[in-house]
Amino acid sequence: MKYYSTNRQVPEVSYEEAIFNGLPDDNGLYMPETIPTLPADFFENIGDMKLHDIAYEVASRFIGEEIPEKELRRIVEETLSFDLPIVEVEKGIYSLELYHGPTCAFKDVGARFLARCLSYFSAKEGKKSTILVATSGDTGAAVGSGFYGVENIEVIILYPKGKISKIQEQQLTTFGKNIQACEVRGTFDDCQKMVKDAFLNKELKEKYNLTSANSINMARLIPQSFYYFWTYAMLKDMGDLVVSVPSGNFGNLTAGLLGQKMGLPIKQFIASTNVNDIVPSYLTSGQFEPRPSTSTISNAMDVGNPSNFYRMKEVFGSSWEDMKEGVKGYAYDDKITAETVADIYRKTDYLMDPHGAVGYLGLKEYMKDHPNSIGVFLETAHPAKFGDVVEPIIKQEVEMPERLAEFARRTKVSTEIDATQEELKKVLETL
Ligand SMILES: N[C@@H](CCOP(=O)(O)O)C(=O)O
Repeated sequence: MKYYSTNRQVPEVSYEEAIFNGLPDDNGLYMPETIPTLPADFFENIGDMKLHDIAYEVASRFIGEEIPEKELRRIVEETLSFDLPIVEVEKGIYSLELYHGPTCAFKDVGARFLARCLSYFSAKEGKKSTILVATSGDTGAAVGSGFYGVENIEVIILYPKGKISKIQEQQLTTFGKNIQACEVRGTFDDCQKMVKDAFLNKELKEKYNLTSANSINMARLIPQSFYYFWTYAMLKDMGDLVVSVPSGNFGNLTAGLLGQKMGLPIKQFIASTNVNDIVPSYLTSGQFEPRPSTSTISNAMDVGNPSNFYRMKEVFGSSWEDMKEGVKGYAYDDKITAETVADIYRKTDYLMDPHGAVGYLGLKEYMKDHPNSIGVFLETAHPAKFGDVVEPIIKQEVEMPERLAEFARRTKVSTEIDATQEELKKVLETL
């Protein structure tokens, strides 16, 4: 499989090159030259398959011979070393809980897969790399955890000062060893721009062998499609599936769309956002208008310039009409999000985090006109990651899993910097 840049100004590359480059030199995003399809009998038998076998079949279509079968099976098994439960919240409405990994967010799946693919190639070639990653809350911890102690790899996490939850900050600032955190005076979009600008600076990129662990990296994106196949395997006999994806940088939704292009029978995708509604607005108006992000209680989705929009465009052949058919978009403010967390908890005893609640709202809105569908929303993070927001809403303490509580007991270490390349260079010089 070769990967091309969405800006089409640079040659196609292999999977290995795509994941080490992170971002193509023409500032596009890598996409597979063709989206592979899976045979009909795969979907007929999927209900009897194990999660690891489903994931291997999907991954191998994107990676081909570059990672031998035995190694790729190991990578998939180590990546998915936790459950992905699907819980019925109300009749016909399911929560796909993606927070049972080490850092309690869906990002664990992508970050663990990426870390293992990079280590596989690094070990083979003795390559040293520096990962730059921007986070609005969840990616940072997952990447820190995925790469902690990995030989030949240094990680620098950039996060917006004062704009992530207390426990998220504890997670990503307390790893130590090869993981460094920088608290940026700015927004997530500033952090993301700093990372992208560093990749486009040839001198810096070569000096430090920079790569990315955000969903701009194909190896973050591919594994995020595994759980859509898993959902279909679990619910395929129930009816037409519609899936609502709480969205910020749109990597998760793009991974679902790739799965659908591979043949996965998901009837409808829904992009649910908070007030940072750049993509839902595009779906209504046809105008893509990034703008500075606004802080919300679903902070991991506080993204004003969603990276994966250009991949979504590729999936739909740049047709706005096709994208607005293929993706329905809805946006919600904090008030309705908080009310929904409280309401659903009261009625069903099911506690959603604010991101899951945004996904639930989008799903319910779509299902008003499609009542016979089977609805799934992604629960992207454990509610305890947002205890400071959720506890006042439900007027109750949220039980914290021990793996989160452990982070809370550690001492924060971070370097505060301005949102400039100069400041980032100074941090790189300390490596
Ligand atoms: N929501 C993210 C923002 C970065 O998104 P990514 O999927 O591109 O890594 C976060 O929690 O950091």
